[in-house]
Amino acid sequence: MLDESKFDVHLKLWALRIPRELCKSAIKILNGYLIDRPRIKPVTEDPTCDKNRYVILSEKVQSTELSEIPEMKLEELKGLCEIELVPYSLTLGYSYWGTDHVLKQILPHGVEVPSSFETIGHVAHLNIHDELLPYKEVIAKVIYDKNYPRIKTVVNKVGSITNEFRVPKFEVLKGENDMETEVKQYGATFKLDYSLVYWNSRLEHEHIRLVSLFQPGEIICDMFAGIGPFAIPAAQKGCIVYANDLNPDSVRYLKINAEINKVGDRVHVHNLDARKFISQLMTVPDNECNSESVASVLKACEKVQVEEVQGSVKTSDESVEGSRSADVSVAALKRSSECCEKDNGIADDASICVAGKRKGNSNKRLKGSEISHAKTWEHVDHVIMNLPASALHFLDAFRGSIPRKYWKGSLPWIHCYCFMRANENQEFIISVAESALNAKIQDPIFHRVRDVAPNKL
Ligand SMILES: C[S@@+](CC[C@H](N)C(=O)[O-])C[C@H]1O[C@@H](n2cnc3c(N)ncnc32)[C@H](O)[C@@H]1O
Repeated sequence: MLDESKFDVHLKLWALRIPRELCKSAIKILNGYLIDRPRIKPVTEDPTCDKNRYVILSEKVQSTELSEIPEMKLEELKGLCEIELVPYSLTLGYSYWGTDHVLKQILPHGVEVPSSFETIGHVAHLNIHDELLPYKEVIAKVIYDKNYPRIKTVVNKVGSITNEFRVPKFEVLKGENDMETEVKQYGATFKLDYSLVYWNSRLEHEHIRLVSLFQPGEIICDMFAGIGPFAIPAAQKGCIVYANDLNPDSVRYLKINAEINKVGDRVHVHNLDARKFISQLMTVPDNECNSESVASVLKACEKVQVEEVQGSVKTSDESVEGSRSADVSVAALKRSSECCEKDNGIADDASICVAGKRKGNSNKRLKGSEISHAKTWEHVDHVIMNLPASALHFLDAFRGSIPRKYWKGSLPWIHCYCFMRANENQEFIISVAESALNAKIQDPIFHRVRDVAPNKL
């Protein structure tokens, strides 16, 4: 239990009783000698008469002669009205003090006060260090009291993240046991249940940065989309987005968020393992294959299905929506591609390449508002892979996946997030990526996102 009265500080002050209409002038004269505390106004009601106000003097004014105030100011004040001094007591209680002040008094001397926290809608997320765990309830109460109603739930992360959905375990320390909330980022609204899905508010800048590289009408493929912080703004920009996540709860919120943000027609949601997702998007649908009479094309399709998909193409679920439907309406216009133009078949492992610096992109794309589906086996502009712990290894999803016979334009940019430890360098990262791809990466570009730990980027 927190004894709130322990934080009371009683101040014995002096105030001047001043006619209401003269208060402004009096304050000007007494500038520098008035109470100066955050959130405390120097003018207050006179409890005995509503024609007057109390002008509260600073704590440094202690004598009844007001000798701390320069003579000149007192003379000026006397010219304004009669000086009438009254004792004034002020109690600064628990509700007055800020989180830092209160916690410093409760916690052992010298420990770092956990007064800052991550905010996810109405949820405050704390990471309380081991030595402060005995104080976790009282810390949560203070944070709750000081931030209510903006904060309605205070949670602490328990243990480290081990599950593949990257969702931490939380204990609710104070407030409602309800972690479904709403977050706004760059004009988009995201609904999510913080206990069920991945969310990191600190990635906002990176989400904006990446989406700023996309052009309206481009085809974006988000392999680890979460609840849509890349997918939704990309669609808002006019891109056609294929967004996938393995976590069914993320997918549920992704769909809700696409609707809330009015881009439901441009975000095609999938709930698959990321490798299957890529293989589905790259698989040429039967009706496309049949329209070609050349036997080699049929052979090529078979090869994709057998070698790359290993049965997943036949899985019928929501994920096929759009990407392989018969009414696909728009194909990307043909662009030059060093890798694809040489060969008419399916890219093999050794010859696949990842787009590095894009060399000219002069093709005109249709505006996003005009289209909502794309033939992803013919063209994708950008792939996003934000699963830093293992995205590099997931690059093997691209081995031999591009159907060269059908592909139009340059290969996709793959934006692959990863961690880099102090003993690693960019060459090492590239070597891991290249061995997953079994291919050379041309002109890779590195972008540093943030430090996640002292020795880890
Ligand atoms: C680090 S989060 C990124 C989410 C989102 N892109 C963002 O920036 O907030 C990684 C996401 O990958 C999903 N995930 C993990 N393994 C996966 C897999 N094998 N296939 C597809 N999604 C996976 C998780 O459920 C999680 O939502």
